Amino acid sequence: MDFQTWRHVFKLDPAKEISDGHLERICESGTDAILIGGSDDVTLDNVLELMARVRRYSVPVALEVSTVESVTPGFDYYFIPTVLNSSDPKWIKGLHHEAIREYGEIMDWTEIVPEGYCILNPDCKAAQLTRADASLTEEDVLGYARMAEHFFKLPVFYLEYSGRFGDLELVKKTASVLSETRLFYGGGIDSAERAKEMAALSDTVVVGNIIYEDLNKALATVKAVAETAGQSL
Ligand SMILES: CC(C)=CCC/C(C)=C/CC/C(C)=C/CC/C(C)=C/CC/C(C)=C/CC/C(C)=C/CC/C(C)=C/COP(=O)(O)OP(=O)(O)O
Ligand SMILES: O=P(O)(O)OC[C@@H](O)CO
Ligand SMILES: [Mg+2]
Repeated sequence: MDFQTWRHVFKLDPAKEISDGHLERICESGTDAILIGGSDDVTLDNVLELMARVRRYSVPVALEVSTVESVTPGFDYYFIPTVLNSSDPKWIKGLHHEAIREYGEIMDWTEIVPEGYCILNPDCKAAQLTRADASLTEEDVLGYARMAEHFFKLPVFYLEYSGRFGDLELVKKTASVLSETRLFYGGGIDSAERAKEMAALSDTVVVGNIIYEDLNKALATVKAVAETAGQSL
């Protein structure tokens, strides 16, 4: 159940419809975990509804928090993004401070997984929402990765290309500067082949949008990742 062993994760968006049949196939696919999260229209109601539906299965389920209002008990983990390349401190530590002021006393810190996001697709919703500076050089990205591991001691560094397939060479170089911090890769994985390519370079691959576009292609990524050795395993 430990998130440090996860190699493949499906990200389900609470703002999107998914049938019971499709959800069953996703949850029973052999993926290591379900991450519930999205960048807009995430509400307490749609998070609760999706969590209850996913809880019918034994797969671990985590909430990736994007609004304080949608935080609810019942998840195995709470993944908390901090967008390292945001130009607005609200998305780096502002909302986090507000939430911890409010919930700090009752929080079970063993369930909290801070994620250092580096958003590299300037057109994705998360980049626009957080005013991320996505025009980064390789040195910039490696600097954020090292900062995540050695300065902030974050357990996860997340290279986020949401909606677009990323730069393999950059992912490889990023992996090479991380040892304790896990490298999550997400964005544009829409085939077994792409899943294999990124799984070979990162610790954990996150598959999102293709679930809603072509379920069979999404499911094929699970086996592809299971067959691929990771960079640090
Ligand atoms: C009561 C109880 C159970 C308490 C538990 C304690 C707890 C967990 C408290 C919360 C503590 C805390 C520190 C909360 C943080 C609050 C917060 C709102 C932080 C900001 C997070 C953030 C930076 C959000 C920005 C958006 C973002 C990066 C989202 C990540 C997910 C993502 C990129 C999804 C992709 O979105 P999608 O909609 O799919 O986009 P596409 O259209 O591109 O596909
Ligand atoms: O939706 P896709 O492009 O698969 O990206 C997955 C995830 O990184 C989104 O936060
Ligand atoms: Mg999405």
